[in-house]
Amino acid sequence: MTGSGKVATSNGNHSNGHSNKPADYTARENQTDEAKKIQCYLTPEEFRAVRIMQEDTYPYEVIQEIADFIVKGSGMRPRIGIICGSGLGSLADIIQDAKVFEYEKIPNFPVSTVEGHAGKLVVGNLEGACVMAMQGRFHFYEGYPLAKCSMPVRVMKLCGVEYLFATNAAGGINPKYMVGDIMLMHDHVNMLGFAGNSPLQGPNDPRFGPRFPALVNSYNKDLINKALEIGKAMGIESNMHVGVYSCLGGPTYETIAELKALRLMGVDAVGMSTVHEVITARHCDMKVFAFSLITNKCSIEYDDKRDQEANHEEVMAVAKNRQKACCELVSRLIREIHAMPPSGTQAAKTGV
Ligand SMILES: O=P(O)(O)O[C@H]1O[C@H](CO)[C@@H](O)[C@H]1O
Ligand SMILES: Nc1nc2[nH]cnc2c(=O)[nH]1
Repeated sequence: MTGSGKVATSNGNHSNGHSNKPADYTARENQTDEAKKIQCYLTPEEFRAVRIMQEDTYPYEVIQEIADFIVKGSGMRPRIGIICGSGLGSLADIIQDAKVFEYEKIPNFPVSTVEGHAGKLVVGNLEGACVMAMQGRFHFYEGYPLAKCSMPVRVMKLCGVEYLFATNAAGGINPKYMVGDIMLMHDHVNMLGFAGNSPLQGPNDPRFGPRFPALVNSYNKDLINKALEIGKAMGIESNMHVGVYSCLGGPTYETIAELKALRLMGVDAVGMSTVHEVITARHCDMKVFAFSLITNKCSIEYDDKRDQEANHEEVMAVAKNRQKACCELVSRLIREIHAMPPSGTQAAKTGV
Protein backbone atom coordinates (compact mmCIF):
# COMPACT_ATOMS: atom_id res chain seq x y z
CA MET A 1 0.00 0.00 0.00
CA THR A 2 1.02 3.61 -0.41
CA GLY A 3 0.26 6.66 1.68
CA SER A 4 -2.79 7.37 -0.43
CA GLY A 5 -4.18 3.98 0.39
CA LYS A 6 -3.70 2.84 -3.22
CA VAL A 7 -2.17 -0.56 -3.83
CA ALA A 8 1.06 -0.69 -5.80
CA THR A 9 1.06 -3.07 -8.74
CA SER A 10 3.95 -5.37 -9.63
CA ASN A 11 5.34 -2.88 -12.15
CA GLY A 12 5.56 -0.25 -9.44
CA ASN A 13 2.52 1.69 -10.58
CA HIS A 14 -0.48 2.61 -8.47
CA SER A 15 -3.68 0.83 -9.34
CA ASN A 16 -4.84 4.29 -10.54
CA GLY A 17 -2.11 4.22 -13.19
CA HIS A 18 0.26 6.84 -11.71
CA SER A 19 3.86 5.91 -11.14
CA ASN A 20 4.71 5.57 -7.47
CA LYS A 21 8.46 5.65 -8.01
CA PRO A 22 9.90 8.99 -6.92
CA ALA A 23 13.02 9.83 -8.96
CA ASP A 24 15.39 9.45 -6.04
CA TYR A 25 14.07 6.01 -5.31
CA THR A 26 14.65 4.45 -8.71
CA ALA A 27 17.96 3.20 -7.30
CA ARG A 28 15.89 0.71 -5.40
CA GLU A 29 15.31 -1.12 -8.64
CA ASN A 30 18.86 -2.37 -8.25
CA GLN A 31 18.05 -3.85 -4.87
CA THR A 32 17.77 -7.47 -3.98
CA ASP A 33 14.86 -9.61 -5.08
CA GLU A 34 13.72 -9.46 -1.45
CA ALA A 35 13.33 -5.64 -1.56
CA LYS A 36 11.64 -5.83 -4.94
CA LYS A 37 9.21 -8.38 -3.60
CA ILE A 38 7.93 -6.00 -0.92
CA GLN A 39 7.56 -3.20 -3.49
CA CYS A 40 9.59 -0.79 -1.40
CA TYR A 41 9.31 2.28 -3.62
CA LEU A 42 7.91 4.51 -0.88
CA THR A 43 9.14 7.93 0.10
CA PRO A 44 9.83 8.29 3.84
CA GLU A 45 6.52 10.21 4.16
CA GLU A 46 4.61 7.44 2.43
CA PHE A 47 6.37 4.83 4.51
CA ARG A 48 5.31 6.67 7.68
CA ALA A 49 1.72 6.89 6.42
CA VAL A 50 1.64 3.15 5.75
CA ARG A 51 2.88 2.44 9.25
CA ILE A 52 0.24 4.73 10.75
CA MET A 53 -2.46 2.99 8.73
CA GLN A 54 -1.27 -0.38 9.97
CA GLU A 55 -1.32 0.60 13.64
CA ASP A 56 -4.49 0.22 15.69
CA THR A 57 -4.04 3.51 17.52
CA TYR A 58 -2.92 6.92 16.33
CA PRO A 59 -0.17 8.75 18.22
CA TYR A 60 -1.05 12.17 19.64
CA GLU A 61 1.31 13.88 17.20
CA VAL A 62 -0.42 12.38 14.15
CA ILE A 63 -3.84 13.42 15.45
CA GLN A 64 -2.43 16.91 16.07
CA GLU A 65 -1.17 17.02 12.47
CA ILE A 66 -4.62 16.10 11.15
CA ALA A 67 -6.24 18.74 13.37
CA ASP A 68 -3.73 21.37 12.20
CA PHE A 69 -4.43 20.42 8.58
CA ILE A 70 -8.15 21.01 9.12
CA VAL A 71 -7.84 24.20 11.14
CA LYS A 72 -5.32 25.71 8.70
CA GLY A 73 -7.19 24.46 5.63
CA SER A 74 -10.51 25.85 6.79
CA GLY A 75 -9.27 28.93 8.60
CA MET A 76 -11.80 28.02 11.30
CA ARG A 77 -11.68 26.62 14.81
CA PRO A 78 -14.88 24.68 15.39
CA ARG A 79 -16.58 24.49 18.77
CA ILE A 80 -19.13 21.80 17.97
CA GLY A 81 -18.53 18.46 16.28
CA ILE A 82 -21.29 16.54 14.53
CA ILE A 83 -21.22 12.91 13.42
CA CYS A 84 -23.91 12.18 10.84
CA GLY A 85 -25.58 8.79 11.10
CA SER A 86 -26.57 6.57 8.18
CA GLY A 87 -28.65 8.60 5.74
CA LEU A 88 -28.35 11.69 7.94
CA GLY A 89 -25.58 13.36 5.95
CA SER A 90 -27.91 16.26 5.22
CA LEU A 91 -27.08 17.51 8.72
CA ALA A 92 -23.83 18.68 7.16
CA ASP A 93 -25.50 20.10 4.05
CA ILE A 94 -27.07 22.91 6.06
CA ILE A 95 -23.68 24.20 7.16
CA GLN A 96 -22.90 27.61 5.66
CA ASP A 97 -19.61 29.00 4.32
CA ALA A 98 -18.53 25.39 4.24
CA LYS A 99 -15.04 24.17 3.62
CA VAL A 100 -15.28 20.51 2.59
CA PHE A 101 -12.47 17.99 3.00
CA GLU A 102 -12.80 14.59 1.38
CA TYR A 103 -11.53 11.94 3.77
CA GLU A 104 -9.19 10.61 1.09
CA LYS A 105 -7.44 13.97 0.94
CA ILE A 106 -6.95 14.34 4.69
CA PRO A 107 -3.54 12.94 5.59
CA ASN A 108 -3.71 9.66 7.50
CA PHE A 109 -7.52 9.70 7.67
CA PRO A 110 -9.46 6.44 7.16
CA VAL A 111 -11.97 6.23 4.30
CA SER A 112 -15.72 5.59 4.47
CA THR A 113 -16.91 2.36 2.90
CA VAL A 114 -20.64 2.29 3.78
CA GLU A 115 -23.52 3.54 1.65
CA GLY A 116 -25.06 6.64 3.20
CA HIS A 117 -21.69 7.78 4.56
CA ALA A 118 -20.26 10.18 1.98
CA GLY A 119 -16.75 10.43 3.43
CA LYS A 120 -16.51 14.18 3.80
CA LEU A 121 -15.60 16.48 6.63
CA VAL A 122 -17.46 19.77 6.51
CA VAL A 123 -16.32 22.82 8.49
CA GLY A 124 -18.38 25.98 8.59
CA ASN A 125 -21.10 27.90 10.35
CA LEU A 126 -24.39 26.65 11.68
CA GLU A 127 -26.69 28.99 13.56
CA GLY A 128 -23.74 31.31 14.11
CA ALA A 129 -21.57 28.61 15.66
CA CYS A 130 -18.45 27.21 14.05
CA VAL A 131 -18.99 23.47 13.58
CA MET A 132 -17.28 20.51 11.96
CA ALA A 133 -19.38 17.63 10.72
CA MET A 134 -18.42 14.14 9.64
CA GLN A 135 -20.52 13.07 6.67
CA GLY A 136 -19.59 9.47 7.19
CA ARG A 137 -18.38 7.63 10.26
CA PHE A 138 -16.28 4.54 10.70
CA HIS A 139 -17.74 1.29 11.95
CA PHE A 140 -16.08 -1.73 13.52
CA TYR A 141 -17.60 -4.02 10.88
CA GLU A 142 -15.77 -2.12 8.13
CA GLY A 143 -12.62 -3.70 9.50
CA TYR A 144 -11.32 -0.71 11.43
CA PRO A 145 -10.23 -1.20 15.05
CA LEU A 146 -12.39 0.78 17.48
CA ALA A 147 -9.63 3.29 18.25
CA LYS A 148 -9.46 4.09 14.54
CA CYS A 149 -13.26 4.32 14.27
CA SER A 150 -13.33 7.03 16.91
CA MET A 151 -10.00 8.70 16.13
CA PRO A 152 -11.81 11.64 14.43
CA VAL A 153 -13.33 12.53 17.81
CA ARG A 154 -9.80 13.20 19.06
CA VAL A 155 -9.14 15.24 15.93
CA MET A 156 -12.23 17.27 16.81
CA LYS A 157 -10.90 17.77 20.33
CA LEU A 158 -7.55 19.05 19.08
CA CYS A 159 -9.36 21.34 16.61
CA GLY A 160 -11.02 22.97 19.63
CA VAL A 161 -14.36 21.17 19.73
CA GLU A 162 -16.12 21.19 23.12
CA TYR A 163 -19.41 19.51 22.21
CA LEU A 164 -19.92 16.25 20.35
CA PHE A 165 -23.27 15.70 18.62
CA ALA A 166 -23.44 12.05 17.60
CA THR A 167 -26.39 10.82 15.56
CA ASN A 168 -27.26 7.36 14.31
CA ALA A 169 -29.87 5.22 12.65
CA ALA A 170 -31.05 2.48 14.98
CA GLY A 171 -33.54 -0.31 15.39
CA GLY A 172 -36.22 0.31 18.01
CA ILE A 173 -36.44 -2.49 20.58
CA ASN A 174 -38.69 -0.63 22.99
CA PRO A 175 -42.16 -1.66 21.78
CA LYS A 176 -43.39 1.91 22.26
CA TYR A 177 -40.97 3.25 19.67
CA MET A 178 -42.27 3.83 16.14
CA VAL A 179 -40.36 4.15 12.90
CA GLY A 180 -39.33 7.78 12.47
CA ASP A 181 -39.18 8.50 16.22
CA ILE A 182 -36.16 10.17 17.75
CA MET A 183 -34.57 8.70 20.86
CA LEU A 184 -32.34 11.03 22.81
CA MET A 185 -29.60 8.86 24.28
CA HIS A 186 -29.20 9.15 28.03
CA ASP A 187 -27.10 6.03 28.48
CA HIS A 188 -25.64 3.08 26.63
CA VAL A 189 -24.76 -0.59 27.04
CA ASN A 190 -21.33 -1.18 25.56
CA MET A 191 -21.69 -4.71 24.18
CA LEU A 192 -18.30 -4.58 22.45
CA GLY A 193 -16.86 -3.57 25.81
CA PHE A 194 -18.47 -6.63 27.40
CA ALA A 195 -16.51 -8.63 24.86
CA GLY A 196 -13.24 -6.95 25.87
CA ASN A 197 -12.98 -4.37 23.11
CA SER A 198 -12.63 -0.65 23.72
CA PRO A 199 -11.44 2.38 21.73
CA LEU A 200 -9.25 3.17 24.76
CA GLN A 201 -7.45 -0.18 24.70
CA GLY A 202 -3.67 0.01 24.63
CA PRO A 203 -1.33 2.54 26.19
CA ASN A 204 -3.15 5.56 27.61
CA ASP A 205 -2.01 9.02 26.55
CA PRO A 206 -2.84 11.28 29.51
CA ARG A 207 -2.87 14.30 27.18
CA PHE A 208 -6.27 12.99 26.08
CA GLY A 209 -7.56 11.73 29.42
CA PRO A 210 -7.20 9.33 32.35
CA ARG A 211 -6.50 5.59 32.22
CA PHE A 212 -9.80 4.75 33.91
CA PRO A 213 -12.45 7.25 32.87
CA ALA A 214 -15.86 7.20 34.55
CA LEU A 215 -18.86 7.10 32.24
CA VAL A 216 -21.81 7.84 34.48
CA ASN A 217 -23.66 10.91 33.21
CA SER A 218 -21.85 10.75 29.88
CA TYR A 219 -24.85 12.21 28.07
CA ASN A 220 -25.26 15.84 29.07
CA LYS A 221 -28.53 16.20 30.96
CA ASP A 222 -28.95 19.89 30.23
CA LEU A 223 -28.64 19.25 26.51
CA ILE A 224 -31.19 16.42 26.74
CA ASN A 225 -33.60 18.74 28.54
CA LYS A 226 -33.06 21.51 26.01
CA ALA A 227 -33.64 19.03 23.17
CA LEU A 228 -36.90 17.93 24.79
CA GLU A 229 -38.02 21.55 25.00
CA ILE A 230 -37.08 22.04 21.34
CA GLY A 231 -39.00 18.87 20.42
CA LYS A 232 -42.03 20.30 22.16
CA ALA A 233 -41.70 23.59 20.32
CA MET A 234 -41.42 21.65 17.05
CA GLY A 235 -44.55 19.68 17.92
CA ILE A 236 -42.77 16.33 17.79
CA GLU A 237 -42.72 15.55 21.52
CA SER A 238 -44.90 12.46 21.06
CA ASN A 239 -42.27 11.11 18.62
CA MET A 240 -39.43 11.75 21.02
CA HIS A 241 -38.08 9.49 23.75
CA VAL A 242 -35.17 9.37 26.13
CA GLY A 243 -33.58 5.94 26.18
CA VAL A 244 -30.67 3.53 26.22
CA TYR A 245 -28.69 2.63 23.08
CA SER A 246 -26.48 -0.34 22.52
CA CYS A 247 -23.88 -0.89 19.84
CA LEU A 248 -23.23 -4.35 18.47
CA GLY A 249 -20.37 -5.20 16.14
CA GLY A 250 -22.53 -5.85 13.07
CA PRO A 251 -22.74 -6.04 10.13
CA THR A 252 -25.52 -8.54 10.78
CA TYR A 253 -28.75 -7.25 12.21
CA GLU A 254 -29.83 -9.00 15.40
CA THR A 255 -31.46 -12.36 15.91
CA ILE A 256 -34.67 -12.42 17.90
CA ALA A 257 -32.87 -14.10 20.82
CA GLU A 258 -30.29 -11.27 20.82
CA LEU A 259 -33.01 -8.66 20.74
CA LYS A 260 -34.78 -10.35 23.65
CA ALA A 261 -31.50 -10.33 25.62
CA LEU A 262 -30.91 -6.64 24.85
CA ARG A 263 -34.44 -5.76 25.92
CA LEU A 264 -33.93 -7.62 29.20
CA MET A 265 -30.82 -5.51 29.74
CA GLY A 266 -32.86 -2.33 29.38
CA VAL A 267 -31.80 -1.42 25.85
CA ASP A 268 -34.31 0.66 23.88
CA ALA A 269 -32.52 1.01 20.54
CA VAL A 270 -29.73 -0.89 18.85
CA GLY A 271 -27.15 0.04 16.25
CA MET A 272 -23.54 -0.51 15.23
CA SER A 273 -21.91 2.79 16.14
CA THR A 274 -21.74 5.81 18.45
CA VAL A 275 -20.75 4.12 21.73
CA HIS A 276 -17.02 4.09 20.95
CA GLU A 277 -17.26 7.72 19.80
CA VAL A 278 -18.95 8.73 23.04
CA ILE A 279 -16.35 6.86 25.11
CA THR A 280 -13.56 8.64 23.25
CA ALA A 281 -15.28 12.01 23.66
CA ARG A 282 -15.88 11.58 27.37
CA HIS A 283 -12.30 10.39 27.85
CA CYS A 284 -11.10 13.78 26.59
CA ASP A 285 -13.80 15.64 28.51
CA MET A 286 -16.08 16.68 25.68
CA LYS A 287 -19.76 17.30 26.36
CA VAL A 288 -21.92 14.79 24.55
CA PHE A 289 -25.35 14.96 22.99
CA ALA A 290 -26.51 11.94 20.98
CA PHE A 291 -29.68 10.71 19.40
CA SER A 292 -30.94 7.72 17.45
CA LEU A 293 -33.39 7.97 14.61
CA ILE A 294 -35.53 4.85 14.82
CA THR A 295 -35.43 3.52 11.28
CA ASN A 296 -37.00 0.12 11.92
CA LYS A 297 -38.89 -1.70 14.61
CA CYS A 298 -37.13 -4.77 15.98
CA SER A 299 -39.52 -7.62 16.56
CA ILE A 300 -38.80 -9.60 19.69
CA GLU A 301 -41.45 -12.26 19.01
CA TYR A 302 -40.86 -15.34 16.85
CA ASP A 303 -44.46 -15.49 15.74
CA ASP A 304 -44.67 -11.84 14.72
CA LYS A 305 -46.52 -11.95 11.41
CA ARG A 306 -45.25 -8.57 10.17
CA ASP A 307 -42.36 -8.52 7.76
CA GLN A 308 -39.77 -7.37 10.28
CA GLU A 309 -36.43 -8.02 8.60
CA ALA A 310 -34.22 -4.95 8.88
CA ASN A 311 -32.37 -3.80 5.78
CA HIS A 312 -30.10 -0.90 5.00
CA GLU A 313 -32.29 0.44 2.14
CA GLU A 314 -35.15 0.90 4.58
CA VAL A 315 -32.79 2.49 7.11
CA MET A 316 -31.66 5.02 4.49
CA ALA A 317 -35.18 5.71 3.26
CA VAL A 318 -36.50 6.45 6.76
CA ALA A 319 -33.49 8.65 7.49
CA LYS A 320 -34.16 10.60 4.29
CA ASN A 321 -37.80 11.09 5.27
CA ARG A 322 -36.91 12.36 8.72
CA GLN A 323 -33.86 14.43 7.84
CA LYS A 324 -35.78 17.72 8.03
CA ALA A 325 -36.84 17.13 11.65
CA CYS A 326 -33.35 15.91 12.59
CA CYS A 327 -31.74 18.96 10.97
CA GLU A 328 -34.11 21.31 12.79
CA LEU A 329 -33.47 19.66 16.15
CA VAL A 330 -29.70 19.89 15.69
CA SER A 331 -29.80 23.47 14.39
CA ARG A 332 -31.98 24.72 17.21
CA LEU A 333 -29.86 23.05 19.86
CA ILE A 334 -26.71 24.51 18.35
CA ARG A 335 -28.35 27.94 18.35
CA GLU A 336 -28.88 27.56 22.10
CA ILE A 337 -25.33 26.41 22.73
CA HIS A 338 -23.98 29.27 20.64
CA ALA A 339 -25.89 31.73 22.80
CA MET A 340 -24.04 30.42 25.86
CA PRO A 341 -20.58 31.67 26.87
CA PRO A 342 -17.66 29.39 25.91
CA SER A 343 -16.74 26.87 28.59
CA GLY A 344 -13.92 27.96 30.83
CA THR A 345 -15.61 31.25 31.60
CA GLN A 346 -17.18 31.60 35.04
CA ALA A 347 -20.72 31.70 33.64
CA ALA A 348 -20.14 28.60 31.55
CA LYS A 349 -18.86 26.63 34.51
CA THR A 350 -22.31 26.71 36.01
CA GLY A 351 -24.11 25.77 32.79
CA VAL A 352 -23.82 22.95 30.26
O1 LIG B 1 -24.99 3.96 13.20
P1 LIG B 1 -25.11 4.49 11.82
O2 LIG B 1 -23.81 4.88 11.23
O3 LIG B 1 -26.14 5.59 11.75
O4 LIG B 1 -25.66 3.29 10.89
C1 LIG B 1 -26.54 2.26 11.29
O5 LIG B 1 -27.14 1.79 10.12
C2 LIG B 1 -26.30 0.76 9.52
C3 LIG B 1 -27.16 -0.45 9.29
O6 LIG B 1 -28.25 -0.18 8.50
C4 LIG B 1 -25.24 0.45 10.54
O7 LIG B 1 -24.03 1.07 10.17
C5 LIG B 1 -25.79 1.05 11.81
O8 LIG B 1 -24.79 1.38 12.74
N1 LIG C 1 -27.68 -3.31 14.84
C1 LIG C 1 -28.64 -2.63 14.19
N2 LIG C 1 -28.30 -1.50 13.57
C2 LIG C 1 -29.27 -0.82 12.96
N3 LIG C 1 -29.21 0.32 12.29
C3 LIG C 1 -30.46 0.61 11.85
N4 LIG C 1 -31.31 -0.33 12.24
C4 LIG C 1 -30.59 -1.24 12.93
C5 LIG C 1 -30.93 -2.44 13.62
O1 LIG C 1 -32.06 -2.90 13.64
N5 LIG C 1 -29.90 -3.09 14.23
